[in-house]
Amino acid sequence: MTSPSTAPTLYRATYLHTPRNPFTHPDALDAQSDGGLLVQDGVIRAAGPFADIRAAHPDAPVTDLRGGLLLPGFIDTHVHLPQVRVIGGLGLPLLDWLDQCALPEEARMADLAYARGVARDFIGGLIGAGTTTALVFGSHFAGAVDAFFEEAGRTGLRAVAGLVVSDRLLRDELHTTPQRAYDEGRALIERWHGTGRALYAVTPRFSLSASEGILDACAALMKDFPGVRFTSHINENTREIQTVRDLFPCARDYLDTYERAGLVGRHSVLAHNVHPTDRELGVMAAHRCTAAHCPCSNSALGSGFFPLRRHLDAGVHVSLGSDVGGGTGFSLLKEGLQAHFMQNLMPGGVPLSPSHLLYLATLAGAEALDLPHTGSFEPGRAFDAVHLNPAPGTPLDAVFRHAASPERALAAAFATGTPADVARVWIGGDTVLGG
Ligand SMILES: O=c1[nH]c(=O)c2nc[nH]c2[nH]1
Ligand SMILES: [Zn+2]
Repeated sequence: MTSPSTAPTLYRATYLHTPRNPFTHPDALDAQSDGGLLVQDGVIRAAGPFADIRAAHPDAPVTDLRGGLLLPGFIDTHVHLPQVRVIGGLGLPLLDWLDQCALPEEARMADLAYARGVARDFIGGLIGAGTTTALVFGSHFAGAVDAFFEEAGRTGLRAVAGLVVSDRLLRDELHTTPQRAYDEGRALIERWHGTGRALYAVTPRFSLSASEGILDACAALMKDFPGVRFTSHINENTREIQTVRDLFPCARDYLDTYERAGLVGRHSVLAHNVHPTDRELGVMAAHRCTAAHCPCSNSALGSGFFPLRRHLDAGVHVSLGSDVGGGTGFSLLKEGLQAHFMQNLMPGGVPLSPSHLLYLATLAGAEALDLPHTGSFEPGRAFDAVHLNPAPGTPLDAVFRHAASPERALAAAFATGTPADVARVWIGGDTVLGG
């Protein structure tokens, strides 16, 4: 039985989206200075100049959003649930930061009441930044992952998340066994994968903390539950890479530790990849897996400059992640700006236009997660959107009011926009913030 249709709403706004990939298509940006989006039952039914949509739907009630910018909801493809309360541990390289900042906090997630509070802080941070879909590194504790999925379901967030599994070199209380990793993963998948907007991601923390047995347990889950996603870390920090080399003497490189277990595929998202070999890039492209680029984290932890040009030349798909709490906050506007800065500063960097940044923060994530109903304002997609409407008197408001074009306003949003400028957020047509 299908549920009865609700009345359509016509949103009138300056809107921008990238229905195509600007790295491969010259005219990827669609910008409407006076645009209309007709939304019914949470789905975009028509999009284009307001006058055209209005003429075709003269009776639809209009929600007037003029004065700001309407963008597709942001898609964060790498962010850690248990790290929201430790954002800002600046000045340490990865392995020291894990020991001193991240892992002590992650151990606190054993306490379910604590974990529930963290899930609320975390999801509030995501939605408050205009993020409508996130690939989330969950917790090492299954109860905390349950609490997260419950909270995500309550708020409406599109969450792809999983139990983080490790069996060495972290802290004892964060370690599991291959059998327990499989059993707890299976129970979580059966409970959450495909429930409402939730999807499951099999999530070994990184090869440094995973034996071959744990990676095999992850592969067994991927095989037994086709359609679940896979995520982990790769090639973030030179000391980490050397340690992985020592731990897996038979592996050709870091990627090979996942590849040998059968974990590299279309539904794999590997965070960072700051120091890849050409072989790794070739294999990632051949398997159509994604590198989640996390520029604020790479800067804060001193991990290095992401070789975007080499990824693009090799044909590797790239998306964007905040990597909270190694990263410095939830805003993908800030991540876009930092990506732009880093490509500007590095030899052979890729000049990133506002449409590249918008694509990386939206459609690229939808492609990475294989969620074709999200990521742009094309008719048929869900109405996941963020309305940026800066307070009067702020510099961003001044730019918006005087911008020569929507594209210039978009550039300013990346340059200076923050969660304070997020006025309203919709997921599947439901208002989840503001309104
Ligand atoms: O940036 C990172 N954050 C983490 O929590 C982590 N764990 C392994 N590797 C990691 N990298
Ligand atoms: Zn991470």
